[in-house]
Amino acid sequence: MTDGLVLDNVNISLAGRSLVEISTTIAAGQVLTVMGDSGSGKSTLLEYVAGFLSAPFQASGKVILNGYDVTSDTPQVRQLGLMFQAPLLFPHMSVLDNLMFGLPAAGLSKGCRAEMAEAALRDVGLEGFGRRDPATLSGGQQTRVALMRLLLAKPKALLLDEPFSSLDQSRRAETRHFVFDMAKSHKLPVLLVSHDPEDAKAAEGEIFTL
Ligand SMILES: Nc1ncnc2c1ncn2[C@@H]1O[C@H](COP(=O)(O)OP(=O)(O)OP(=O)(O)O)[C@@H](O)[C@H]1O
Repeated sequence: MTDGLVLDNVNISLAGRSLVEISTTIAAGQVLTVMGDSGSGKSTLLEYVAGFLSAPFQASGKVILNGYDVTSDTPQVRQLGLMFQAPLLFPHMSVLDNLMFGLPAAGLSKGCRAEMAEAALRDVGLEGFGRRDPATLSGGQQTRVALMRLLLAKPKALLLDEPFSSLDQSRRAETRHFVFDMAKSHKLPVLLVSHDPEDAKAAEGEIFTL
């Protein structure tokens, strides 16, 4: 069984016109950066991989995750971690409650979930921020919490759609390294959509241009 995310002959079309054609393998801990003009189909590709692409798009090709063909599986079964542009966190919940939301409810007491969320906050360098309203965190801090919430849910791969676009240049560099390091240490394949060549460079992986 091969770890990683394989897109096997994925072909997505719109109104009879081919929009996306891709065959690739993203190994565990590696990042594939998908670039391309506005409207070229980057987000559409992520939706297909996540399992919720619907009409008017037509799609064929397989999505294989850690050796299993998940093409016919629902998004819930695929267990992928999705992160989109800001806002990333639920605004009506504290930072800690946002993190606890990522943890499975079954088999874990509330106290245990709170402890795990506190530990996760320490891991992202935000100890003591648990009671804060997410809006009081900087963009980079919000991204770190959002990533940690994804990781607590134990995803099998990460699908990131312009996750750094709301950050200024200095925060962006630091946050992208944080995200890529986390993906590596959790051995997760990452499909990253970005307009920024610096993101692709920092990802140190392959680039696919639509
Ligand atoms: N529900 C829909 N019905 C019809 N066309 C759609 C629909 N959603 C998206 N499209 C079209 O599909 C194409 C691909 O859109 P997509 O959002 O994947 O592009 P993108 O590369 O992510 O663009 P951007 O960089 O601007 O976010 C675009 O031409 C868009 O107008």
